[in-house]
Formats: sequence, C-alpha cells, structure tokens
Amino acid sequence: MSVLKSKVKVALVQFASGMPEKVVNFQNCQKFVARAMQEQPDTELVVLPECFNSTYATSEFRKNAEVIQDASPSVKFLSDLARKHQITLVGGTIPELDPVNDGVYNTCLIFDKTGKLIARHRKMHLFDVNIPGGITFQESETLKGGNRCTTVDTPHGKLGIGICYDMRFPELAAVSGRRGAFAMVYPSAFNTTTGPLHWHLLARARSVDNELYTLLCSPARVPGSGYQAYGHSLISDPQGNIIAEAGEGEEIIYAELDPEKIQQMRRMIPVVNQVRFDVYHDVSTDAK
Ligand SMILES: O=C(O)CCC(=O)C(=O)O
Repeated sequence: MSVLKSKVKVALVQFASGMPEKVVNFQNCQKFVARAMQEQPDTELVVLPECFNSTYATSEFRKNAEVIQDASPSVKFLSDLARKHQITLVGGTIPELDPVNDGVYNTCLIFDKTGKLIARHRKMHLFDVNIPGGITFQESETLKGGNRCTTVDTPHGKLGIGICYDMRFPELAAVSGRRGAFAMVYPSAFNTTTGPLHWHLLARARSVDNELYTLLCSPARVPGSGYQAYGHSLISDPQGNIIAEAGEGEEIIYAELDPEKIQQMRRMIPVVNQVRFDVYHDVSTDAK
C-alpha cells in the first residue's frame, strides 16, 4: 500500500509569513529556505505554511488572489525556489482566483525539483467556527471549497495533501492513505484557541489511523498581528510519536522519514489490512 521508496529528509519552514506585502513574504521565505538548505543540504522535501504569501484574513483573500499560471508572482516565486534548491516543494497555500467561476480558493501548489507545478489542492473544508471567548472565523464569507482529494506522486513516493482545517476530516487522510501516500502534509495556521486543544491530537490521530507520517507546517506567531498563529509545526511518525516540533517563533524543523517505520507499524498493528469493508464503505473507492 504505502510506498516510501527510501529514506527522505524533510524541512518544515515556520517563518513569520502573512505580512501584507507579498514581496516581504517572498524575501523572508527565500531566506529561510536558503537557511534550511545550508543547515541540512541533503533535504529533499520542503513544506511552507498556510497563506504564506499574504495576510490570513477573509477581507484579504480576494485582494491577494492570483490566477494559477506561470507568470503569476507566487507561482513564479515557488517554481524558482524549488528549481534553485532542487527540492520537492509543498508551497504552503496562496489565495487562488479561478477565472472561470470568479471564485477564490485557499490553494496549495506542489512543485518538483525542476520547478514544474505537479499538483494543486484546494482546501476542501472551510474553516467556519464560532467559539465564544475564543475565535470566530468564517472562511466561507469569501472563499469557496475545493472538490477533490489530492494525492501527488513525487520521487519519494505519494504524498497526500490537505490544508489546515482539512486535517479534522479523517476521510480525506484515509483516501490518501488508501491511495498509497506515505505522508499527509498539511500547510496550516491553527490559532491560540484551537491549537492547544487539538493540534497535536489531530496530527497523531491521522498518523495512527493511516500508519503514515503527518507533517503540519504553521506560520510563526507574530506578537500584535491580527491572526495569532499557534506555531508548533510538527512531524508525527506512523506510530503517532512526535519526532520534531517547533516552538512559537521562527524556526525550521527537520526529520528523516524512514520507510521501515511505516512497515514496522503495519507489521505490529496491521489496522490498514484489517478494515471491514464488508461492513462499512471504503471512502477511497468513489472519492474524487
Ligand atoms: O481547525 C482548527 O482549529 C483551525 C483551522 C484553521 O485555522 C484553518 O483552517 O485555517
């Protein structure tokens, strides 16, 4: 099922993204990715946070939205970054404008090491919550939700992609797991209310459910900014152990993902082979 072809080194870049000026975010991002590649030159997979190029706010998404084409500033920036460092790049997310339906989406773009765009995932589950005394957020005020599960082939094997709130929906990760993903990758931006409640739990649960790695990459928390990101970017292994975790500020975390850890978990507790699709439905068979 899940194939990770060989050990792979990954870096999650938790930088102070979300500044109003795109160019400031690009400069900061470039600096941090360069630092990652200097500190760990054999890194092959790099992940950026949700809404890495602009402010995460419903009032800002349309203003900052870009049509996905080679000449768009964020597409060009990410493509150049992947090619320059010869990495598979899960490029966080950006607000995307669909010229056909005029909808705005929260979209993750994935590039190969030649800079080619190899997949795009539109956030499927919109972050619409109301927690009195905590946080109220309604992405659906200005965003549309995507309608496809995204699994992307990379030289290392398949990655499943979700975005932040998507991680609360086990079906999405199950679809990717059953399609053979070795890791779920979620560019994210949890907050200081739901982060302490559920961030670690959700990552560990998605790992244990599907016996694969889970990678969550957050922006750094910026004191005084409108949206207080939780930080704590992390990597959870197939047993649900957190093997790397950032604090709240700017930080890069690294880990080596190991195919044997996946196989070992599946030998010991083979839940992925013990499912009862004779009793309940396999959501991956008819998922889009
Ligand atoms: O699920 C949560 O608690 C936070 C989700 C979120 O911040 C997002 O989807 O951007």
